[in-house]
Amino acid sequence: MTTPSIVWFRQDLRLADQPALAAAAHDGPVVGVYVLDDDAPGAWKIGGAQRWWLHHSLTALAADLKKHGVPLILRRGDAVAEIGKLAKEVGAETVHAVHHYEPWWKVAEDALGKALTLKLHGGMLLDDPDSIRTGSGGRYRMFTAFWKALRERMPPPEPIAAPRNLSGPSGKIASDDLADWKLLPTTPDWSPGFADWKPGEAGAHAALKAFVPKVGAYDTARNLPSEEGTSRLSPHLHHGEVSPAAVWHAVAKGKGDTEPYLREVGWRDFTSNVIDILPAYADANGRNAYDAMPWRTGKEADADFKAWTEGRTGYPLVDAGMRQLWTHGWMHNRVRMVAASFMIKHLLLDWRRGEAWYWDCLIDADYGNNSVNWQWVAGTGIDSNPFGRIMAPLTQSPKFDAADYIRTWVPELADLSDGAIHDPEEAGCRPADYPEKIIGHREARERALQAVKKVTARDPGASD
Ligand SMILES: Cc1cc2nc3c(=O)[nH]c(=O)nc-3n(C[C@H](O)[C@H](O)[C@H](O)COP(=O)(O)OP(=O)(O)OC[C@H]3O[C@@H](n4cnc5c(N)ncnc54)[C@H](O)[C@@H]3O)c2cc1C
Repeated sequence: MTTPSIVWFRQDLRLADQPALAAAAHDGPVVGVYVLDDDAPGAWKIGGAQRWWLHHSLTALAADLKKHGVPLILRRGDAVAEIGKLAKEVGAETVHAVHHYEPWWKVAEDALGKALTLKLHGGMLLDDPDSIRTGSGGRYRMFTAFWKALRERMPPPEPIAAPRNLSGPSGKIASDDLADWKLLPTTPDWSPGFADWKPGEAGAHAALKAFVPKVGAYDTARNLPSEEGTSRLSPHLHHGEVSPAAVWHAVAKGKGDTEPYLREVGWRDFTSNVIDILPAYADANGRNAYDAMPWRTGKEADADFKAWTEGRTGYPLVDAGMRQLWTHGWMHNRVRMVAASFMIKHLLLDWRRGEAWYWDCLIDADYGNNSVNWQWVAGTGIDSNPFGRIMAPLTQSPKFDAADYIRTWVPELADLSDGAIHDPEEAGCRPADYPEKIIGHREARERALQAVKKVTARDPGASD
């Protein structure tokens, strides 16, 4: 009898265009495994909102695999040790997995490859970033040049359908019960606002299908938080419920200019490229000079941070974003930038504090995407927006027509006119239950520009 091979699922929770599953199915019977490893990632273990998503996504994947007689075995602990044990139990010698770029996964892949035959496959990105090289053979550090090189290698291969020849081994294999992992919040249950999301492969394809007719309008609509102009595919892409190649090919068939959207999907590849060359990017400034930045600390700073997390800064667009994040597990990209910039530059708080908060609250929290974008906004990154360019939330709000967005997420302001809602304090109609501005814009801007002088004293170009 053919021995089974193991498919190690991580952020690739799908059947279609899943090269590891396809290769294993070709070899014979398949055992799927997901290991919840909360130690290896250290501070970057899966956050609260994402645990909710993971519960539902694993439920969907297990049901889909079961239709083909393939079990999804759940284990908790050190991934390498658990997969080693499972291989012994089922007599498997080969493990198939999609290659991932998070530093803890690269360590685990190396260790597993020494213990068993580990066959790594692509499928998480459009292309392997290690193969995208500059003329002199180095790795790209700037998005624009990286994208140009990646774009020339596109389109990616056509996505492959779910394998038809899937089968599982006979006999029962021990597995944890998903409910015992307690991934869903109970006391309190803060997830009712997540009800619109449909985790799982079917949900991912439904979201993709709904977005394709809108892709031609994406370039303008993506900046308007009051509209549903973006694809909302980020949690599906992060969990690998749809492959980026499948997204590419579906979207490329849309009407109008599809390029701005494809370019955004290319950002995922770039952020994996960055964490591949700088694995500590979520914790360490991309520009060392920022180690000298005098971020605020202490009681007042902590109180300001808390007000920011709760959406009580007195800046309506920032508050709307932070409340959307808490309630819905997701925030519009334009508002993610404004809210992050506000925390870093207006409140002068270390970008890593905000990064950790987003990590816990986002259903799409992603090591590469989160760290690269936080460092981009902070100006501390290898490719980033200069620190001195300070976003003005009170200007961004009317510019991107955010009135209805604010009405949705900050009900205290729902009755204000379009003219007043972006800055009720200035318009003289701030409701009593809505906070005063935590700091004035000019004062905050001055403070931030003074603070960065400590950095530019060390490295004059650090804020350019
Ligand atoms: C401070 C900050 C933190 C962020 N943290 C995350 C995160 O943890 N996880 C995450 O997936 N995205 C993150 N983003 C990027 C971006 O905000 C989201 O990917 C996007 O809002 C998701 O919505 P969407 O699927 O509708 O995007 P769309 O506009 O429809 O874009 C399509 C896809 O392209 C990718 N993408 C788009 N913009 C970016 C970008 N700037 N960087 C990387 N990939 C991008 C995403 O996979 C997205 O699903 C962050 C942005 C900022 C400014």
